[in-house]
Amino acid sequence: MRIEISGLTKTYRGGVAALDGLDLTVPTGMFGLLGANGAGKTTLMRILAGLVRPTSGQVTVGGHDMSTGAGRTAVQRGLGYLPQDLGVYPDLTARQFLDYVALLKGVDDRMARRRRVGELLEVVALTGDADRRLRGFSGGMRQRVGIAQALLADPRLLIVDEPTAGLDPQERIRFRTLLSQFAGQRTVLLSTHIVDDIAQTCRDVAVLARGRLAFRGTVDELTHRARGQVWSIVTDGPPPAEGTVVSALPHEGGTRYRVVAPAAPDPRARPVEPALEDGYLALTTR
Ligand SMILES: Nc1ncnc2c1ncn2[C@@H]1O[C@H](COP(=O)(O)OP(=O)(O)OP(=O)(O)O)[C@@H](O)[C@H]1O
Repeated sequence: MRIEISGLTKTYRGGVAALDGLDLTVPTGMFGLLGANGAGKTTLMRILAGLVRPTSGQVTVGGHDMSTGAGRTAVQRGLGYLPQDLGVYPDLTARQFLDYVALLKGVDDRMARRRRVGELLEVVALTGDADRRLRGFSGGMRQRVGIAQALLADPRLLIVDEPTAGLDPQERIRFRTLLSQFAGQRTVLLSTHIVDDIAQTCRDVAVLARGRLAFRGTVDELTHRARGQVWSIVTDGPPPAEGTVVSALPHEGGTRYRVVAPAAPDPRARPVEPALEDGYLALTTR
């Protein structure tokens, strides 16, 4: 399901321009969305989900025009959305919660609901915990319930907003693998601050900055933005004054700094191969 966005602007009451003339095309498959706090990612996702109306500009999702009621309804029928702050009912079990969401989504037939909920619990590996109350679930288990509710209607477009924040490494890997497996011929729009989640799952990525498109291309192309700009320096003195320090590891004789800077920040600096995070920093901290 292809998404076409042109000249998209959203100005909130009070004058904040969350999106400012955004042009972007999102193809089928996994697509990563990066950007600093306040860059406009959540606003974009809420517009695509039909929850927020733009101030101006055009959006079509799978050929449906989001400015019309009929278009929004058609998109919402094939949409799964996992927002940043999905509220769950702590006194319900996972199975009861999913059954309730399925009912809200119009799955009236009780047997059909039971079957679908059972399948989804299996997909997110929660069958063994299905009849426990959600209040006792870990953050990762809750996120898996969240993805299960987003997948209920077998969506052609899945929008997930910062899904892995607060998850332990194993849960994070399990979660992002689940998204990749699901993607196939569908579109999965993944917004996150965890650059590695995008490096591990997406071919295509966009970076938003102050409501505009700062980058659109492949993960490799964004990584290459930092080519010749990533340096390693071992020193027992302070970190280099120039550039952005990406990491500081204890090392024999001092600390090993990894720095993104347009030129060698120190005569002892050695160039190293960039990673996606370096490319993102090179792009956004110019
Ligand atoms: N309902 C609202 N009313 C007024 N301003 C808003 C509203 N929602 C968002 N904003 C503002 O719009 C801008 C973009 O916010 P948005 O939540 O879309 O960014 P984001 O990239 O998702 O940020 P984060 O990474 O922190 O979630 C911010 O300046 C934010 O304060």
